[in-house]
Amino acid sequence: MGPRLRTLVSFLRPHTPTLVAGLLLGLVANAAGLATPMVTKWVLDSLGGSMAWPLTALIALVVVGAGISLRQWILMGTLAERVILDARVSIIRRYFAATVGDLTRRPSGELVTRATSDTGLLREASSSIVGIVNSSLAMIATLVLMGVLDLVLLGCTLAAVVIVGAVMATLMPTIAKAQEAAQESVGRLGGTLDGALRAIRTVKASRAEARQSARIEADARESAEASIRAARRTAVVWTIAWSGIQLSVIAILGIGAWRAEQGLLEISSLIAFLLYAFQLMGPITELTQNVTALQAGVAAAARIRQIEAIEVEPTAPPAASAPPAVEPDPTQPVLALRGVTARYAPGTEPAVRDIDLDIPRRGHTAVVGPSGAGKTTLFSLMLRFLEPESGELFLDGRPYRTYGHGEVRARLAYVEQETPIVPGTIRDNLLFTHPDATEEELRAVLAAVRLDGKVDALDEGLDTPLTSSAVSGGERQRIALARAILRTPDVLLLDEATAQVDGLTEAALQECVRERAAVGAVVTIAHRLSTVLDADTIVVLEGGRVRAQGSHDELLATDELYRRLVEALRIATSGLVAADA
Ligand SMILES: Nc1ncnc2c1ncn2[C@@H]1O[C@H](COP(=O)(O)OP(=O)(O)OP(=O)(O)O)[C@@H](O)[C@H]1O
Repeated sequence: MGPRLRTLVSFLRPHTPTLVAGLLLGLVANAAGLATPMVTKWVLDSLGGSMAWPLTALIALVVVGAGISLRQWILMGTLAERVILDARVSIIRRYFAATVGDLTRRPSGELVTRATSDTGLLREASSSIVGIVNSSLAMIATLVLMGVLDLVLLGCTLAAVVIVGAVMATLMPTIAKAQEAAQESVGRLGGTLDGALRAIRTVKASRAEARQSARIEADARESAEASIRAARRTAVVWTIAWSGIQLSVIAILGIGAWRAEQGLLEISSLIAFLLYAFQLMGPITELTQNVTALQAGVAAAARIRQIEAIEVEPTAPPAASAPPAVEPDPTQPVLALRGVTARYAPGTEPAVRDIDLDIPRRGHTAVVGPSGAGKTTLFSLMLRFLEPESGELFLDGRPYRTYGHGEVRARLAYVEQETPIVPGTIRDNLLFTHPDATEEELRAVLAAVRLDGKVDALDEGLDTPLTSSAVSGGERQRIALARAILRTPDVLLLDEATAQVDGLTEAALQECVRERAAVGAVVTIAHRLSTVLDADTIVVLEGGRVRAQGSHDELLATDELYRRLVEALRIATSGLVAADA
């Protein structure tokens, strides 16, 4: 068994009992079908005598056969949906268990296609193995019974079967390849379309609608071309199969009639033989369909399994190494980095090098530095989106590695620069980190970010549905901040938006940060002069290293890069003031 087929089988293995039941029911249904021509011959041979028994047997066969087929059909249909469900659930879980780095490396649209469209291809494939076994056995049994009736006529039939088989064996793999290519194009289409729709404003502002559309249409066209290739070849296979069998039926009729005339064959046997010849179409059709479905399913299963190569975060901390919980020393920094070096991929330059940094339990630490200095990387390390290559991070003096990822994150709150709105209402967004927060807590944080008046003015209040386009950039930042400060985190990590914000938002953010810094730790990636001026300590990063650290006045006096960064912020701020005036 090839490794790709083994992959498909691995999806089916948990359903072995159902597969076996389906196989057995299929065999019984086939046996009923196979017996029908023989019983028909019995009816014909009884002409002139009592036909009650043979006719009863014939009707019973049809009814029982139909009942069993129905049961098998439902069983296999249910199995297919369960296989798809299992695959989807495993993909969805894998996505959310994955490391941020490995997940964000892949286009999200393509990841979505894996869960939606590729899994759908398992539908027919899941019952195809049963179908192939059933139809092969039915075909062999039909041929054997034909042989029992007349060997010469069997010869004609076999010749037709061999020709049909040869055509199928040649064309089937090319059909599978074309289907696989079609599915891959759909995956690419998903990836590009998703990216383009996210950037729709830039697309339109760049007047790139036609170019983007053409690029994505190319994937759609490629998929269509591959599918058409598959459809054409499938049509050829079917036509040859049908014509082959029909021609052989005509040959059987001619040769059979001649043999009957010679007295070498009974008329009733000829009729039974012809019935088998027509019936042979059933297993051949089934075999063709199932082989095609199996090929599509094998390719889809392989693509789905690629998802399992996505690296997942460990779910539990190494229990043995976790020291017992002790009250943290209030004089000790809440977070500390010691000699931390990290890179995004082996062989690339480290994004941060040899970082030593303490984040005190209270107060505001601002991180500044030119673009690419490693500010975001520093946050990724603190949030454990990225693991250090050397050096270590400490939380309450205990190494990060002795905590679970969830344990570390439970102590931190994070406001992304792009402050995403999750699907749902304002309430859903506020409750996202702490689903059990009370109405009072929600009102308190809304007041803290000065959104209470705005929410009160809405007809549906907190239950107003939010789409990312219905909220302004400033409001979005305030919602994200409200979400982050809902349950007083030990450390608030705030990646300030680079875009200038309105005065109200700026004042609300600043006041919140001040209040938080009085009781806990706040670390900001500062993009505003007011934030830097407000900070207790400022860390200047350059080229992945801590270049300087101190208060605003100290750094102004000692660090040239800091002076230049502050000057740039001052110009940006005065630009805003001028624009406001
Ligand atoms: N996902 C990633 N994969 C590979 N390299 C990355 C990734 N993210 C950042 N880098 C690299 O790591 C270095 C530090 O980047 P980082 O994003 O931390 O800088 P930054 O100071 O936050 O910059 P900015 O102010 O522009 O956001 C840069 O050289 C960057 O190219």
